[in-house]
Amino acid sequence: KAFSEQFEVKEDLGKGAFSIVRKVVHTSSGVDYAAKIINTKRLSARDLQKLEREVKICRMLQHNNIVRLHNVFQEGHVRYMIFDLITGGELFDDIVAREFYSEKDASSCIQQILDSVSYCHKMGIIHRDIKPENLLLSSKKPGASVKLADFGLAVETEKKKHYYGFAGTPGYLSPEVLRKEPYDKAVDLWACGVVLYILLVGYPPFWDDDQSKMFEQIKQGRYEYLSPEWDSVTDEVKKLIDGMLTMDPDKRITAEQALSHPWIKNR
Ligand SMILES: CCCCCCCNC(=O)OC[C@@H]1O[C@H](OC)[C@H](O)[C@@H](O)[C@H]1O
Repeated sequence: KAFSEQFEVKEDLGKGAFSIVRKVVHTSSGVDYAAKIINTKRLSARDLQKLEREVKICRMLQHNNIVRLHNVFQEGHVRYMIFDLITGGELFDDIVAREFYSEKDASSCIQQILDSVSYCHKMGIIHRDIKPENLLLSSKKPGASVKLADFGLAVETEKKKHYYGFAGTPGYLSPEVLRKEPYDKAVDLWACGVVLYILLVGYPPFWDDDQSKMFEQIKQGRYEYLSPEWDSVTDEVKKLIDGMLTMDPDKRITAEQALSHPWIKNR
């Protein structure tokens, strides 16, 4: 049966570049979902290819900390991707609301993110856009489960390192991507390092109003633990962040290694 025969479209949840995310209800079961709705009429052949890639990758991934794709419908030029409905909003807004997380809550949060990243990497998928805006919370309670969303920039890894293009979000880009070198799944661990830093103090490790200056900071791996806010943060988590914000991708900590780090394991 077609989408319109099975679902009712409700309010907007969020807007993407070429898409809108709206709440939909499955009429017969009464279950709510989030539908990513795209009008494919105006998409270029390249963007259509990217959309097929996103659907293919989402279909490969079944994990508690990854937003689940349940179904895809096409009606004329309109494509409906039916995902889990996640009602806790974005991690980004929760950090703003709380200013920053305790080490206990930050550890639980980053552990779930690393679980999802480790699973993606085992499945041969690089997310390429890990950031608080793409991490959704199952509820508003501290310790709510975190779900990685939006695989619109995700790619399947090749056997060897490859330059998949300049993609991601400026403040989360790794040095190797900025240098336009071949890269691999380690770019996701760099982004996790940026996220962990933000969780602990509420501001990013690399920032400048002038984007090219910010890119310079990233390429030099120049960040610091400023006083007084970082004085009360344990050396243990600073070592974990340093492992993630390691310039050389071959020396950078992997998701598996990070999950065994004492600051994560002994929480
Ligand atoms: C955007 C591609 C994946 C869509 C996943 C839908 C997940 N379920 C889902 O319920 O997404 C909710 C909204 O969806 C957007 O984030 C993806 C809003 O920005 C967020 O504020 C969020 O409220």
